[in-house]
Amino acid sequence: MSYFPMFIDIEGKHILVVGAGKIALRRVQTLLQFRARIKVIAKEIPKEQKEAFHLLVSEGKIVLEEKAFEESDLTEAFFLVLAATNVKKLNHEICMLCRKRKILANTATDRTDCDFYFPAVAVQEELVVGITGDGSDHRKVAETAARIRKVLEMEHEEKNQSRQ
Ligand SMILES: C[C@@]1(CC(=O)O)C2=NC(=C\c3[nH]c(c(CCC(=O)O)c3CC(=O)O)Cc3[nH]c(c(CC(=O)O)c3CCC(=O)O)/C=C3\N/C(=C\2)[C@@H](CCC(=O)O)[C@]3(C)CC(=O)O)/[C@H]1CCC(=O)O
Ligand SMILES: NC(=O)c1ccc[n+]([C@@H]2O[C@H](COP(=O)([O-])OP(=O)(O)OC[C@H]3O[C@@H](n4cnc5c(N)ncnc54)[C@H](O)[C@@H]3O)[C@@H](O)[C@H]2O)c1
Repeated sequence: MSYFPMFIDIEGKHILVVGAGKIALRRVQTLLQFRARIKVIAKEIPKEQKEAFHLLVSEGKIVLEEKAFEESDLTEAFFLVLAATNVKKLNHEICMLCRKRKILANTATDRTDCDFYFPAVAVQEELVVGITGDGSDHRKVAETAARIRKVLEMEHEEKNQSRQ
């Protein structure tokens, strides 16, 4: 079943991301383009993502707490929560806790637990494209997004060249 694509204002809104691996980093980088206020809580930062996360902290773009997630981390302040740990059961529990608090939640490990899907995003000037499928073929979504980014990039370059 496909979900309705809702384009929503997250500027200045507090978003919690639990986990600091490859998936969390990809999502933080996407969300920052839309000026959200992001807190990341992770037991540890995998070495591949350390430099990128530390740079975001030093630039003041995110707040990072290196610790295991606890229920008390979920305050009313959060508009959205993304559970992106590699522990499916924990991600599920986070989604359940959010539901009790009426906070919209997403998990990277079980589509049936998500209140919303995280889309593949392409941004070019005033255009924003968000893509999801029905959850059954993530690779197809990633490949389609890559093609759309190429088209937008080509059109952007053509426009720049015709101006010169
Ligand atoms: C669009 C994108 C956004 C992003 O992540 O930024 C995204 N997945 C992407 C890629 C991708 N995901 C996976 C692979 C590995 C190959 C494969 O398994 O096929 C690849 C390929 C890759 O990484 O190239 C594995 C995977 N994904 C989910 C599960 C759990 C499950 O299905 O239950 C598992 C199994 C995990 C496991 O095995 O443990 C679940 C979800 N992934 C979603 C989004 C949501 C709706 C997706 C839809 O509409 O289909 C949804 C439902 C929930 C959510 O996470 O929001 C991003 C492309 C970004 C881009 O290219 O810009
Ligand atoms: N939805 C998607 O697009 C997609 C794509 C590929 C994989 N996945 C799934 O997403 C999961 C995460 O992938 P990854 O590559 O980012 O994983 P990863 O192993 O690189 O990172 C996992 C992170 O979770 C943190 N974590 C673990 N337990 C924690 C706890 N108790 N409290 C706080 N943080 C905790 C770890 O410290 C680490 O920072 C994978 O298990 C995989 O199944 C999803």
